[in-house]
Amino acid sequence: MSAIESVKLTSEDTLVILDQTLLPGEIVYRTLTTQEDVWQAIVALQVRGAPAIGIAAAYGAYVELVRHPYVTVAELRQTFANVKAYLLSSRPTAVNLAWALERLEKIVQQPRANVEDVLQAVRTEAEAIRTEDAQVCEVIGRHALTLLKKEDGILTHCNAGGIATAKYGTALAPLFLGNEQGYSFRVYADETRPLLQGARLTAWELQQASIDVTLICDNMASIVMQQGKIDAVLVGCDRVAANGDTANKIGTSGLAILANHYGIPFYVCAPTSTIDWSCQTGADIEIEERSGKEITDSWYEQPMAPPAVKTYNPAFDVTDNALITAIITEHGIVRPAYKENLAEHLQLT
Ligand SMILES: CSC[C@@H](O)[C@@H](O)C(=O)COP(=O)(O)O
Repeated sequence: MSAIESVKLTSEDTLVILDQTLLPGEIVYRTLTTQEDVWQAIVALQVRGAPAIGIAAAYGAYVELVRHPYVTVAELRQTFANVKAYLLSSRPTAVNLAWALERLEKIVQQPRANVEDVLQAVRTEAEAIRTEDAQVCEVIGRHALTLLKKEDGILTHCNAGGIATAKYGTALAPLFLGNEQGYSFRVYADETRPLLQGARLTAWELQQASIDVTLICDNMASIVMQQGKIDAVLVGCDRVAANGDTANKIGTSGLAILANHYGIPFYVCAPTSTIDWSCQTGADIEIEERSGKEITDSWYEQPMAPPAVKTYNPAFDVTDNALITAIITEHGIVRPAYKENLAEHLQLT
């Protein structure tokens, strides 16, 4: 798989991100030094994918915290509260954002002798979030690989690859790991309108890893399934409710309905950091709505739609748990009934 890192913290306490909006044409890294820089990069999808957003937010909070002078730990805690609220407002659906900032908040609240000790502990925690994510993704990949056969045709949507995480990705992790073990998957990548994460990022990442990838438009998913080209659908997720309902990139629920129709297994790869126990069902998950310009103005020089046409641009949809064959976490493979089995899987009951 590509050795490219999507998010890293430098020794000068700045955040460096790979600008994913310029891929696959250009590999450009951007240095972010303030919370405003980080907020803007997340909103613009320069850094994207639920786990990578969480890592960027954790590093971003640290980068902002170290910029300020503090006399007391209480002052630092107040600054952290402001930074947390601000970064949380960048994107609403990926729960990893809140999850990462809440991990830092616990560290900030712990009793420590002085400001320097708190800052050092925050840095260590932010680094741990990134290191753990790489480990978690690799384990998800190993579990998911047990569900696949050597020459399977796989359909995937959006980008749940290495650059959407610290390393390996979630839905693409079994493909990278299988490839290293001599599997010869045939992967179909949905282009993923309107922002083309499938075409620009997934097709690129798989090509870099020499995995057989075929790019299709989103509306071609039915025909490739009907023609018997697909043995499994693998997707990532931005938030999983306690009952297994799953929010992922817009178009995912349609794929799940198609997969169900054609009797094809539909797998969700979900680090436990994307499970949100406070959402009982998918109806509790906030769905980000983005500018209609992404639909009307993104890709061609000439207008893609008539002027002032009304648009509706939800960035995610929720797949009903009844359509999900299994959810794969770093702890293993969970099958329905998700309400009971997810909690038991994570030993919460
Ligand atoms: C491992 S990434 C999982 C999800 O975050 C991914 O599938 C997805 O939908 C990303 O959406 P994006 O809007 O590009 O951040």
